[in-house]
Amino acid sequence: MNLNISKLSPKKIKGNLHDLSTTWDKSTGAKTFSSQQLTNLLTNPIIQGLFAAYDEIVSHEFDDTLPEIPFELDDDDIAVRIVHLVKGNEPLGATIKFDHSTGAVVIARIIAGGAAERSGCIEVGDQLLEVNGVSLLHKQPAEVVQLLSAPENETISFKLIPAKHVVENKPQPTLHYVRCMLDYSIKNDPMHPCPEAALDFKKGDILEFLVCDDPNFFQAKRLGHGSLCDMRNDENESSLDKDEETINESVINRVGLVPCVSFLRKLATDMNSDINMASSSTEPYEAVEKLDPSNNVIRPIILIGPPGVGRNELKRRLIMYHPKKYATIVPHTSRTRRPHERDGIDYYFASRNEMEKWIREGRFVEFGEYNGNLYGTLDEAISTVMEKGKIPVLNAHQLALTMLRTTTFKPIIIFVEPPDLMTLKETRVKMQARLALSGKEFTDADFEKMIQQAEQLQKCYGHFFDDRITNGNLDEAFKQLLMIIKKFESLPSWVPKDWIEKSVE
Ligand SMILES: Nc1ncnc2c1ncn2[C@@H]1O[C@H](COP(=O)(O)OP(=O)(O)OP(=O)(O)O)[C@@H](O)[C@H]1O
Repeated sequence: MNLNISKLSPKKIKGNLHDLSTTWDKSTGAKTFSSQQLTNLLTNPIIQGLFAAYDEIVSHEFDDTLPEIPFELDDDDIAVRIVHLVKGNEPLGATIKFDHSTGAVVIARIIAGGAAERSGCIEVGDQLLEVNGVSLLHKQPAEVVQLLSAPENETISFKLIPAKHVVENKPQPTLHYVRCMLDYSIKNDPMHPCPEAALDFKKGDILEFLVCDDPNFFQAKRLGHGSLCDMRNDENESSLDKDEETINESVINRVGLVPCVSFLRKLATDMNSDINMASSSTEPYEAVEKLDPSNNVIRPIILIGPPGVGRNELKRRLIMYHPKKYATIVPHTSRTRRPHERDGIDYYFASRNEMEKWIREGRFVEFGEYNGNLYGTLDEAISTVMEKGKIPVLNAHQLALTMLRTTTFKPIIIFVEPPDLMTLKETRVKMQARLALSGKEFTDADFEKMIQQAEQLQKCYGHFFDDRITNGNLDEAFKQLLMIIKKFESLPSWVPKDWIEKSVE
């Protein structure tokens, strides 16, 4: 029975409640109110007001009111479907293509999670005949796009011929999550079929591939930037994302179309420098998975940066901060041992012949010659530290990254970059007396070169950087380093997929 109780007199309510109260099962021990208490409660002006509001609201119809179907259906229009879509302010979430031989406008793609997909009424291959009562016959592509994207189109009506062949068993993406190894912007891509639906990305971004049933363009969602993205709460926000001003946060989690591998390669070749492949051997997408820190994998920390930026200083501080946890790598040298030097502590001393053989065997992650003597870091020297349960800290040359970024080492690569020129000068000038003593006094030209080299490193190796530190104030930079390491120790991080597979075997 529905009663409009706001219109009942207290006496009538009491009468109704009295009937109700007699049906209550008092044997359950449930707390009951007396009729008098309930009457007092329900005749309270505030409760009365609430009931009045409720009665007012339920007396209205709030269903979406879509416009009447404006089309006259012909008898032979049996296969035609009329679709009304309430899309609000969001885009339609579908792309169209033109069949130039027939002039047909066909739904080319449905964007995952968009208004069109959620409606369940539009499918890939549907042929559009009319939009909002306007026939698409002889319409130019630009005119159709305008009709579809008109801002006032909060609801949109289609007359369409449904696709005859619904594609079954769509191929699943072989790469589910990827790290982007290059920068991609729709501005530099003249071949994109639907620029409005394109998704720009930067090297180091993590994408989730959602739909890969098109040979040339995948639907992808951008999860964020850097190896810790999508894993953190606000407190744990990565320094990489904070500093990445060029990234528009609004595109995070937006689904868009990105070129497939072969298309990107072609684009890189055609456009030469605009779409910059890091090197011809680099794949544009690297398959990644989450590495759980609870696996307690020892991951060497590699500091990359332009010479003089402060990698040695940060490494020294880190090892001093926790010498039982972190260790440097003892290098090999062919020079003769000096009296105070201890083999295996200051250097591993080896003959030139031996070292040349190891170089040929590719066992050095980096090596060089100075004053006629060979110096180098043997991969085994890193493994030796890891076997002792310590975390190796290296300030390696960027060229060593290909040898180091392997499933054997699973390193955390941190880019140490200089601050802006003014801060760089200010911070180093304060230390100039000490720098003069160590023979590392900087000139203005050195500062400018350091910034240029950092930009170059970012351009060529940015896709390998898991996180970054700006070394302006040294104490602050060291705090950043500790914070980054803590995050990698406590949160899952994106690593190349084969690192996970091999570690499970
Ligand atoms: N933030 C800083 N403020 C002031 N001085 C700094 C800062 N960071 C490093 N330095 C000083 O700059 C000098 C060069 O630093 P460091 O040797 O660590 O650089 P590097 O990146 O290891 O380069 P290289 O490989 O050429 O030695 C050192 O004397 C160091 O103490």
